[in-house]
Amino acid sequence: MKLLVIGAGNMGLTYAEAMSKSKLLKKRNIMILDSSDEKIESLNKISHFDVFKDPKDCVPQADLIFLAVKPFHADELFGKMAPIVTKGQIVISLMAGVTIKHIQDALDLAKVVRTMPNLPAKVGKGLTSYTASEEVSRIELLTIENLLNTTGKSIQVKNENFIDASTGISGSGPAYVFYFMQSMMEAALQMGFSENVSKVLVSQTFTGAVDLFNQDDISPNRWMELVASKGGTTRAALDSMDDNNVNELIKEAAFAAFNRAIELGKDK
Ligand SMILES: NC(=O)C1=CN([C@@H]2O[C@H](COP(=O)(O)OP(=O)(O)OC[C@H]3O[C@@H](n4cnc5c(N)ncnc54)[C@H](OP(=O)(O)O)[C@@H]3O)[C@@H](O)[C@H]2O)C=CC1
Ligand SMILES: O=C(O)[C@@H]1CCC=N1
Repeated sequence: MKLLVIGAGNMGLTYAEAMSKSKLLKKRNIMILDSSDEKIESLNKISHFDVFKDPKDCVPQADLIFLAVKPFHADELFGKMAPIVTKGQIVISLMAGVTIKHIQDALDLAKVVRTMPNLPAKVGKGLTSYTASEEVSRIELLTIENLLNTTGKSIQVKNENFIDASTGISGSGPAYVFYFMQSMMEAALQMGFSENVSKVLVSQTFTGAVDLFNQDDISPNRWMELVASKGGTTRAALDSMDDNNVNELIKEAAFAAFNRAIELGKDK
């Protein structure tokens, strides 16, 4: 099985690196295509992948084609791919918004898997949601799921609406967590801690809270109660968040990402 990743950016390289460790693939069976000379030059120096600039040199050889370019580059890319793809090839899109139907129409191909990955894939803790066109067989989907799992966990969702929804939760979600971390870092610095100590305070707090959340079947609300003593410090903080409607604002933000994913798909 030969695999091609198009777009050697954040996501493309992360997935290529992770999938290269899969038992399903032999060495040198991952090709990478990118349009930037700079990236190709540096990848040729440091990576063990076969790197290409011209789609004609790699697209026809691939069984699975991962699309990891930005959504606004999709149509330009499809224009180059359409004349050289063949019916049996499976396209796996990592792009936000771009719909299965749009990819099928643009490439005149039936087998398309649409995914929504997230950045923690870089450290093997990613979450990829995916759904596929009915032409992708169960066996093919199992192979793809195995490859996606090299970056962390994957979940199959019912339809593309849930891909857009998971974009609002897990796809964009790491940025919400970083937002929260940034605010806590700023507060720690204002309280007089050094940058290094602030980072340890914030990092260990997040790691510990996530580990607790994963350990037991206890809701975040219940965990909040376990931290907050009556009339104590945590209650003061949580009341301040409630007074400022932070809960609603976070949900609103998640829906903004969900809606933006739908919007991106409207012309795609
Ligand atoms: N970053 C994230 O956390 C997440 C990203 N995604 C999705 O992943 C996709 C990739 O995002 P990300 O990795 O951040 O983007 P990057 O910009 O880091 O990477 C995209 C790469 O594709 C290259 N490229 C552009 N056009 C072409 C082309 N026609 N042929 C070959 N290569 C091309 C770009 O080159 P150049 O720089 O020269 O344009 C760049 O190297 C997006 O569609 C995004 O929606 C999904 C979930 C999370
Ligand atoms: O911001 C974006 O559009 C992409 C999709 C999810 C995360 N990053």
